[in-house]
Amino acid sequence: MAMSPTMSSSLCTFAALAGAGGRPGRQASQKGSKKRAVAQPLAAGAVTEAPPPAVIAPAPARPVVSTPRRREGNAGTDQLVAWKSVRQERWEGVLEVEGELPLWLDGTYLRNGPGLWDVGDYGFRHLFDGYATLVRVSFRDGHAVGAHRQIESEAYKAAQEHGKVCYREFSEVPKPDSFVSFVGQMASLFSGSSLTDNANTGVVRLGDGRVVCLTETIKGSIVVDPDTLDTVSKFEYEDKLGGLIHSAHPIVTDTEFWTLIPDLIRPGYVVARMDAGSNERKFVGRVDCRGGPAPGWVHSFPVTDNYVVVPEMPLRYCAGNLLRAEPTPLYKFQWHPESGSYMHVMCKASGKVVASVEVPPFVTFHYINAYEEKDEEGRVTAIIADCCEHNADTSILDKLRLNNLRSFTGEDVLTDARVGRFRIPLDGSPIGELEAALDPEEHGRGMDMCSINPAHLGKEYRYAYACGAERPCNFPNTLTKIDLVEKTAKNWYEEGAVPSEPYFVPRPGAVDEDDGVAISMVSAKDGSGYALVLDAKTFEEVARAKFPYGLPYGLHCCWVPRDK
Ligand SMILES: CC(=O)/C=C/C=C(C)/C=C/C1=C(C)CCCC1(C)C
Ligand SMILES: CC(/C=C/C=O)=C\C=C\C=O
Ligand SMILES: [Fe+2]
Repeated sequence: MAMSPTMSSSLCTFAALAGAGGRPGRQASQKGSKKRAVAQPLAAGAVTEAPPPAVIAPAPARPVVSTPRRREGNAGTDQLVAWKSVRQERWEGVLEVEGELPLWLDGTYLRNGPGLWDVGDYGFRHLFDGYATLVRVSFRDGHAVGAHRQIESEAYKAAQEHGKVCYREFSEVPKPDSFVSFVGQMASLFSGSSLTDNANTGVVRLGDGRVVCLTETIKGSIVVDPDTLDTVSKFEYEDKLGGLIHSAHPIVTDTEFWTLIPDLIRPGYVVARMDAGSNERKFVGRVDCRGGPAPGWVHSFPVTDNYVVVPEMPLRYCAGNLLRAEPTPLYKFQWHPESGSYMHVMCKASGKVVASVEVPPFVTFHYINAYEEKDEEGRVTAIIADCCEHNADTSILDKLRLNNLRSFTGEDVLTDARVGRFRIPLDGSPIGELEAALDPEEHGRGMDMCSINPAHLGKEYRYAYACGAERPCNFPNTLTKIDLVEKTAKNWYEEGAVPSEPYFVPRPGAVDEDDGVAISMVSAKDGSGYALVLDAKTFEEVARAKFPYGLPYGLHCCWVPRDK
């Protein structure tokens, strides 16, 4: 049978996106893009030393966020600052503090996220498309210094230089200006060189102190300086594992880094581990998919002390959709409820799959935590894995289109979500359970962007911090502290505000699981922005550190303690 262009290019894409587990990686970097002049770096460390520094960059006279010009729908000036692009490439200065910052809070809170959704006159469609904006708040002696800066990925620099999208983003693809460039693009898709390195999703502090920004493309792993927010270098994985995409959320501790690399040719996942201080991922084991034409999307995954949980969600990668110029309703993915939903458990030490169970259909971006359930003799009977679960409804992806986020009419359009708790038996039973861990009404049926006390990673835990909902709303608009033992939630809400992931920072020497603070960056209704510090025990506000301008929404965070 003659192969149609679509078929052959689909196969190419499969080939390019697979390669996990053997072949050397092909992480070609874009050649030939002229370097754009960017602002000079600020003095390293200057803003984090005591006494609190003077303002290094004056607060801009005009707002540093701006309303996009050409947009679908009603993107008017009344739209929330959360969904407006940050226009000034960088800013840094002392923040006005309202309330009392704890004196023990000594270090830097860093948040990453897609803060720039415009290139020239063109406005992006989806929240996940935006170019990465880092926000920093450094705390010391009750004072706070803030800063933001664009990450200088190849994708960002090329867009600035050429005034157009030059790499394949979450939903945007470069528009070919001729048939020849179309053919060239197909070839670059094969090599992976056209995929974005726009590291706009997470930021992690590795055990050796390096700070790395991440997205779902492997080449989009970028080392940054947490003081200056300088883009330092690409994080190059020096191994032969290959693959072009990975989970955006590795599990990172002081000693190691765990990641999942989906394999689209032979549907499955490679589990890999990297020691702190190393750039070499080591193959631990492989999980073969049980259903569907391709692996399920793995934005994140959980671990316990001894096991890695590999989820196989029916929202699966789709090679055909990867090739399309225009986004499909589910972007690069496809919903395959008929393929089944599975949870696999791999032993960290042996790489062996010790359980593989079918579970009810689910949709999740973020796992919260997992732990081992034990019987009276201390034998592990099951794995409990919690996630922010969107009631198996894929329409959450569409809700995150900028046009939807910018056009809140007062109608309650945010789809319901819950803390989904999986129970994965280890006794060979073929079926696992999935239930809500608490009544979703406790957190307004909104649930995403979670953190926990890192001392409880992979262990039994009681508290999770997340974004919930005060309805009506079109996006999670509260901060919520979930008590998984009492099955209750405490909520923080300010009318019209869009808070981002509440990041838990433990108090040094703390014993109680919730002894610390939860820090969130809030884009407020009046167009301002501030870092909100909540006492994690009471979930009451202790202080806010105000930026002199509004901040766009952001995704994930990390904490860099001063003495490390
Ligand atoms: C911000 C966020 O949560 C997710 C971002 C996801 C991205 C940027 C995904 C990008 C991808 C490509 C550019 C091509 C390959 C598929 C996929 C991983 C979806
Ligand atoms: C912001 C978000 C979901 C909100 C819905 O309730 C998901 C972000 C995913 C990427 O990190
Ligand atoms: Fe995420």
